[in-house]
Amino acid sequence: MATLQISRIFTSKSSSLNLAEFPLLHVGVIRTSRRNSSKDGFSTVEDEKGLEVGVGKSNKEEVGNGRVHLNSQSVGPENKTVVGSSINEVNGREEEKEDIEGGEKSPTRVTRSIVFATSEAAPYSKTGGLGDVCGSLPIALAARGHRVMVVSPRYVNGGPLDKNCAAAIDLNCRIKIPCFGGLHEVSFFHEYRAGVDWVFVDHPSYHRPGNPYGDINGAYGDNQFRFTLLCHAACEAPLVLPLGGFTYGEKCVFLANDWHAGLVPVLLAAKYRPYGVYKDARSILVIHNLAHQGVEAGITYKNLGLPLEWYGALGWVFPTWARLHALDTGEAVNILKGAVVTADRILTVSEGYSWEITTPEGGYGLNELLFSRKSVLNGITNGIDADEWDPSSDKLIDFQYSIDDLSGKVKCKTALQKELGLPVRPDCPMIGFVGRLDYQKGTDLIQSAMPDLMRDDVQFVMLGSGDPETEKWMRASESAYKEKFRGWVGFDVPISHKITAGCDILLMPSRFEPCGLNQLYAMRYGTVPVVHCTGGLRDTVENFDPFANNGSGQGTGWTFSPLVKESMLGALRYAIETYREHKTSWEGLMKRGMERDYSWDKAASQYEQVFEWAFFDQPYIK
Ligand SMILES: Nc1ncnc2c1ncn2[C@@H]1O[C@H](COP(=O)(O)OP(=O)(O)O[C@H]2O[C@H](CO)[C@@H](O)[C@H](O)[C@H]2O)[C@@H](O)[C@H]1O
Repeated sequence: MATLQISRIFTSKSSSLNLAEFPLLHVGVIRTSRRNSSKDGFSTVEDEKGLEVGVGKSNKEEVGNGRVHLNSQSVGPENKTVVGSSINEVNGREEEKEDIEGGEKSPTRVTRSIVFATSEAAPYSKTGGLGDVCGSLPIALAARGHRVMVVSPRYVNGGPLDKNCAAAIDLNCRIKIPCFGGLHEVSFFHEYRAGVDWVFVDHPSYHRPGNPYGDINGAYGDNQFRFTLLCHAACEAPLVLPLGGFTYGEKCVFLANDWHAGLVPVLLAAKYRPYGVYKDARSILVIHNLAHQGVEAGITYKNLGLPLEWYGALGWVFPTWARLHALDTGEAVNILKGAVVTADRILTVSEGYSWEITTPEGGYGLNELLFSRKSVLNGITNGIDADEWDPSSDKLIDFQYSIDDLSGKVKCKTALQKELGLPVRPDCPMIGFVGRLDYQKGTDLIQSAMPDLMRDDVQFVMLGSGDPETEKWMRASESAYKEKFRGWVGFDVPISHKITAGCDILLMPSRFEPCGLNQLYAMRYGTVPVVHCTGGLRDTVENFDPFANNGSGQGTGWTFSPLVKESMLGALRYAIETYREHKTSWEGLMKRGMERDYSWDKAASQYEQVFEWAFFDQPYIK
């Protein structure tokens, strides 16, 4: 029954939706104001009794006379048809039309409606790289002319990030989501910033102390519920939210990030397209980390708000050795698997990782399925927020510096030594680590190598939180190596900037690394990375060769393999010796790293190519 309630809305897609027809879905409704009545370019909520939400028949691609451009024909709130107002106009930008006729062939750019579904987006929420990516890539895509919405939960946890969400306004649009044996009401908050519609799904289950996924007692037991709500809400948002006076409409491309958003492609395939909705949409699964797949007991399938006959898409049977007891049938639902088998395309955050996940070593059980979808699987290396991470303007570090004047870097180092209570020694090689204390990040290798490393004349600073045993070890190591080691337990962005700027070497012995951002930040700050040769680390760190280029050197750091203590220590020793004995080579390493292009714009243009391929093909599941 619950399924039917949503399906009613899908069948009436031809004109404006009268929300009064769907009382169970929409408790509060919005009366939208037309764009020219809204200063900011987004809707203002006038009361709770207005009845209609304009449904933009937007983003029709018109191809004729060699011109490709977008037109939006929208039915406004007063049922007046607004013709010729392009989506870009809605966002307050000029529509881009590029002539591909005759003469020199100029690139044709098609602007799209893009919907990110994600469990975190900086600066509103961040526990790691996913937050960084979903906070920056949308802005880069919007800057290239696309209409971009990011849908993430509205976390309220009493932490410092809460204030970042304060500017978001309640759209007074409530929908009821049929899942987990009932109808669960969520509402939407919205902020228009940096050209992007930041949409926050509000529900009491997002309001609790801790981070987005858990607290000191571990992961929340209701994460499947919390992220099921997110996915349903993300699918509804383009249909029901008249942002800037116009909904995004059905012709959009969904970027479902990691398992938390993995139900989005499944819902499009199983719940919307059978009713004729989202036939023109495309879904792209973006894998930031395959190790987390959203696996729960098979019996929970019925909670997800999906038709029963779609069980097979998510169904997952653990091998016998992985079962807990003799009666355990190993039956589970795996949300990421569901996304892999229903998404129109799949992306990973580096090219190397897109290959690794098709191998038994890197595939976490999904390698064969991923291999079977190889023709639509690509990797695009992440960019970085070049404004936030710029040593020449970074306010979080004590001294600014640039490739032309590196003098501030050593000052950052001494300031960091002072702050950490380490001996202030500008010429002592300082090694840093920043990251989640997790098996993925290879912190066990750091632990096992520390006694050897501490015999050398170096300093080591480690920032991270996560595994309690590693946190304990960091505290103990501080006492054991008072003059050389500091462990900063916690999640602290200003300190991460100070470490990135102040250290000479950044160590990343990750077991696997889909992309990795810290090595990119490090290189931009002239801090030389020493990394395990895997995934995105292999793609982004070029091994140092002192003899290349007629002896002037080549490369930006050291990559080591295999992942054992000895090879890590070997690479570190090369780095330390180069720092001490070969100052010119070291400066070359720093500068080559600093001058690389890490901008999101490059990655954004590659995303555009993937969108083009996605729309070129028919939907994978019609
Ligand atoms: N204690 C702490 N204090 C302050 N800041 C901290 C911190 N611990 C981590 N961070 C920050 O969190 C981010 C971590 O990014 P990563 O890409 O290294 O890892 P993560 O594994 O979370 O992301 C996953 O997704 C990203 C994005 O796609 C991939 O790059 C990556 O390989 C994949 O594992 C960085 O901005 C880092 O500075």
